[in-house]
Amino acid sequence: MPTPHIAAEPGQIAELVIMPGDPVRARRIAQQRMADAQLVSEVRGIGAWTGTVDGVPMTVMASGMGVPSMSIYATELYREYGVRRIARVGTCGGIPDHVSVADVIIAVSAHTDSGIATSALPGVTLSLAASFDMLAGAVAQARGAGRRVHVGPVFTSDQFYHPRTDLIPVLEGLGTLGVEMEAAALYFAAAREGRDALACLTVSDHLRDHSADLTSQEREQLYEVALEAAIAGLCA
Ligand SMILES: O=P(O)(O)O[C@H]1O[C@H](CO)[C@@H](O)[C@H]1O
Ligand SMILES: O=c1cc[nH]c(=O)[nH]1
Repeated sequence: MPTPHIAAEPGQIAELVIMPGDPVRARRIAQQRMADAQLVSEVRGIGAWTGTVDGVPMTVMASGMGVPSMSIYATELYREYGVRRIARVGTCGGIPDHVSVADVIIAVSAHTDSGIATSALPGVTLSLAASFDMLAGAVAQARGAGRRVHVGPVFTSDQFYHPRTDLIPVLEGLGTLGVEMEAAALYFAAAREGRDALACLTVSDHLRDHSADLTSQEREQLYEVALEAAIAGLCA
């Protein structure tokens, strides 16, 4: 049955979902990487297209920005549409020097300042982690194709313009590779619903040196390495 946020009928969403944050990126992926893509929902301007990728049925749909938006879409997809796996194809800010703009980070886990890590079980901070099979499939595809990918934790921030600039050096010291705004919400929804999730992120800017940051148009278009890793993770 359609939800408050997704108008697709039952059966119109595939079990495997590619999920960028940006609705423009979602449309481009549907147009360029899917065969027979059909628009199945457009509530709030969030298009969802279902078709096939290399013969495998998939849906591509944006999450919007931030934990609340990702939480709504991921929960409804897993719970109401029987989605089995969601792969986020996002962008992030790079943190350590060895991560460069246009590199890809495959997020093993997501630290977060969002309440989702602590509110489900008071007194316990949850580990929000990718699904192993998806992670292994994505990393194997990317490395097998000779792609430069980093594999490790990211920070899912509730704020793009974070006032706590002291957080980043501490997170870097803990091995955190990038900052973005949805992976932890996706990993939490997958854990709660007993399904699978992964985030593959293109580095769109570097927190220490903004001289090579991508433009907004480049952020819409530079996703091929992350997308192919995500597709391999969905199919693993
Ligand atoms: O490019 P997307 O996938 O939206 O990801 C990143 O970009 C947005 C902020 O500019 C946040 O959603 C952040 O997670
Ligand atoms: O959330 C994000 C996304 C890209 N770059 C950042 O610095 N933060």
